[in-house]
Amino acid sequence: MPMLEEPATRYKPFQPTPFKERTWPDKQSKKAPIWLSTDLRDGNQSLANPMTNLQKMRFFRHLVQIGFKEIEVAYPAASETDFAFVRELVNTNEVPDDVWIQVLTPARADLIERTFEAVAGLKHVIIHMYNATSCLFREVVFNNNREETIKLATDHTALIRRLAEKYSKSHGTSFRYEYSPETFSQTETPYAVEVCEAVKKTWLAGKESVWADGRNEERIIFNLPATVEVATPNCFADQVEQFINGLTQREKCIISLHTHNDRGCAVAAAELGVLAGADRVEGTVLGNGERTGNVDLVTLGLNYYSQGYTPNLDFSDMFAIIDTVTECTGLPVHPRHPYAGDLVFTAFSGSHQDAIKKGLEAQKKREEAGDNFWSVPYLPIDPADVGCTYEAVIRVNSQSGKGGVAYIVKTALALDLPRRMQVSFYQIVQEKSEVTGKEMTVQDITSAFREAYNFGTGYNGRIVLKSFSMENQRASRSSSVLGTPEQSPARESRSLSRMTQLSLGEARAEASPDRNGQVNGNEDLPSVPRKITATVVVDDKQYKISGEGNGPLSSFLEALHGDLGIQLSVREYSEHSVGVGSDVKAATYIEVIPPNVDPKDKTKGGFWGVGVDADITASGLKAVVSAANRWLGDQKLNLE
Ligand SMILES: CC(=O)SCCNC(=O)CCNC(=O)[C@H](O)C(C)(C)COP(=O)(O)OP(=O)(O)OC[C@H]1O[C@@H](n2cnc3c(N)ncnc32)[C@H](O)[C@@H]1OP(=O)(O)O
Ligand SMILES: CC(C)C(=O)C(=O)O
Ligand SMILES: [Mg+2]
Repeated sequence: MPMLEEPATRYKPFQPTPFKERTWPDKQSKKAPIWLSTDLRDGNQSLANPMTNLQKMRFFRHLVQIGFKEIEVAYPAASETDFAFVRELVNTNEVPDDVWIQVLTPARADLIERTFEAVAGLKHVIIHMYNATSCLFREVVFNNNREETIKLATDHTALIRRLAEKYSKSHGTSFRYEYSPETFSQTETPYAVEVCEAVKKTWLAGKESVWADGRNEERIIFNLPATVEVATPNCFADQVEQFINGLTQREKCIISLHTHNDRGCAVAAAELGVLAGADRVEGTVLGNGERTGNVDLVTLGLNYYSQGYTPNLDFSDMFAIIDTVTECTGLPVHPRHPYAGDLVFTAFSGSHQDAIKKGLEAQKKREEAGDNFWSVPYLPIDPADVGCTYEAVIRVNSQSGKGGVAYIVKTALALDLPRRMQVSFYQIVQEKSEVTGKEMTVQDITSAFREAYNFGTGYNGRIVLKSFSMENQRASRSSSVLGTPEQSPARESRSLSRMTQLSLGEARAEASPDRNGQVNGNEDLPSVPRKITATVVVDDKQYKISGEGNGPLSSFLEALHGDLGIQLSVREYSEHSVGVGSDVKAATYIEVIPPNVDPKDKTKGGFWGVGVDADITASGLKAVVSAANRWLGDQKLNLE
């Protein structure tokens, strides 16, 4: 059947009860509510294949590990399996002393009795009874009027009270009682109050303590379910506040919420319901449950966390939680699931990536200065807090930008590319990703980088630098940066396989800092005249070349020009250190231009290269070779 042109002929809008006294919109929730996990009951009853008791036990242990202190474990009267699971908890002593086991029963005497048999011997038990109270259920399901519905609830509450008194004496169990006016959000609120008042009166009229230690702890839990979510969350919050206002002896009641997600608003309804005065929330880990699910306690809990309030639940190992949930329920977790999905901390789009990259760098600096507050664009919490690495934060496809690509190069290769080189490499990545139309993995990007810049073992270009030696041309003179007297004529000979660390001053003699604190080339600075002699291989043939200049780079460029006819000059230079201590290396980035290119118009004609070496001179020369190879491409060289 197609969708109706006039849905009003089939569906009636929800009619909220007028409630002007509401105060919840002005409130803030600064403390997490009491949590109850109903994964093993409401979650389980909605599965095509309910969990085995082995799976239930695994899930139970994980719930305890996460920190739940109240866990609804079964509907014991439903089946032998459910009954046996509760008995297993008793017999194996699985339940920590501070955890309350909750079990659900309908308002039926035989099933209530069976429920008590199941929990006999546990230390702390919440008996949870429900009966639906809405007009639709009264008329269609139970054929009960209002009074009969109240009587159904109170008669069975009285039975539960009697059995609780009996079992607390005989088995040393402490009991609490939870009553759910099922379909609360579809029930006339004043009538829901009337039912609960009657239930409370019955429960509190009990003769003896239902606590094993004889304590007079009689707080009753009223659990208000949006059994089916039928209205906007503000309507639910109104109902909760109206219910609480109508209730007497508030101090003897715990108000609990149990929202379902039919309209996709279970989290919002629970949050607003807590603002409206509720103390407790029932739900499931990652939201499994009837139809569209119960409220997701991971989302709710981490919503508190992201505001700086402890959820009293530990979600730090989200991967383990996902494993338990998926393996026990057989249901997948959506990749966009808040806080838990595979993609929720991932940015593919360029502007998001750019902001995240800048944000993470700024965050690191703030943290180094002692400010730990998290403030990174697009990331509401630190992914590391829920056990995620930063690897998945930025992933690259055709929607991505230079910032994202540069982030991956930085995290995977420890290379912090200068801005204009980022733009240049981004074009290479963009072309590749448009050809495939698919995501570029970290491996794809690092391979593209290595190929483009002949970076790393096995990625040689047509020109390869084998070894070099430097010779100073003038008598003793101080290095302009370090101020160390140099011996003259000094000759250092280095093979590229094992180089000693040289002073930064050698390369910086040709360089000055740019606005990013990196060091840029400046051939005009006073420096020591140098002569370089280098062995290079070009197209598999070896050449010995030499040249003179103000420093190693200019000498080498001169040698390339004079001996090989490769005429290039440096337009931009920068460097940074990689690693720390004795493992520190220098990474050098150089942009070269051929003579026909305007050095001032930086939008055109440059070729970037990169070099990394423990020796800063060698890293600079490698960067020149890398850039020269990019310039060379597959042009023909006239060398005899
Ligand atoms: C919203 C919720 O999640 S409520 C919890 C729902 N969970 C479950 O139902 C899971 C476990 N349930 C079961 O295994 C079975 O339904 C049982 C064992 C409880 C009962 O099974 P059956 O006796 O075969 O009854 P059936 O499943 O058909 O239940 C419907 C009957 O229970 C009645 N009923 C429904 N809810 C309640 C209740 N809360 N209290 C008392 N009676 C109830 C219905 O009116 C109907 O009565 P009728 O047979 O006189 O018309
Ligand atoms: C038993 C009740 C609390 C329930 O699960 C619901 O109404 O959704
Ligand atoms: Mg439910």
